[in-house]
Amino acid sequence: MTRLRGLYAITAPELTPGKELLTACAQALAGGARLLQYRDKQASPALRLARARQLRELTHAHNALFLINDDPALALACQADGVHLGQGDTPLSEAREMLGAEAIIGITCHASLALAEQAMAEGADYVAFGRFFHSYTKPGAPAATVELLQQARSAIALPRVAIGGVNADNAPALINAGADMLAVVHALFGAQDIHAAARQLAELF
Ligand SMILES: Cc1ncc(COP(=O)(O)OP(=O)(O)O)c(N)n1
Ligand SMILES: Cc1ncsc1CCOP(=O)(O)O
Ligand SMILES: [Mg+2]
Repeated sequence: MTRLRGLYAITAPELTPGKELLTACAQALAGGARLLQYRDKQASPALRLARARQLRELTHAHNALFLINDDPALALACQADGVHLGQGDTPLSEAREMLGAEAIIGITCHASLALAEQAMAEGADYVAFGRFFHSYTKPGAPAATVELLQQARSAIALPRVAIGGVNADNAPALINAGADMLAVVHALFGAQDIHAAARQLAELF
């Protein structure tokens, strides 16, 4: 079974305040998330390192992949499996040099096949398109269409992530259009029952 497939949970510490972050992530992983990304735009560097180390242990216990958003140095420090980079983040080549050939590096491509082709040529391990729907987490992210995902299926020979407003109702259309992973924040960590929400999304794969 390929490693880069399934539910990709992305943290939102503001939705799970204080020490509940670890519990919330444990519920998402127990519900079937195969990848977890630590995304935290607010905590101090020291708190981010402490949280990343805890989440690293937790993902090991669930045999899930662990990626860090934005920050290859933090990924290195906590021995994450990789990093997710946006177009304005550290260049892929620099992150690859820091983390090595085995690291998983994912790249945001918004709604652009050209960006995905570039990421592929530069050695990315997956590409991410979106946002596909209204996103509570990042409402201003550039919009992508399901048709783009269908085009990417034949044009981009890398695992493809769909992100942005993904929930259990709209997820099947994204999987049918060629999404290998569904990256979810609000429909997961904003749910009353995180475990049930994760299971519902994970069972679609
Ligand atoms: C899986 C995945 N896809 C896209 C993003 C967005 O990354 P980026 O464009 O760098 O935006 P921020 O997340 O940093 O606000 C992501 N984090 N993960
Ligand atoms: C980080 C990011 N990039 C594009 S949309 C998005 C947020 C996804 O969160 P949600 O699942 O709550 O829409
Ligand atoms: Mg980023």
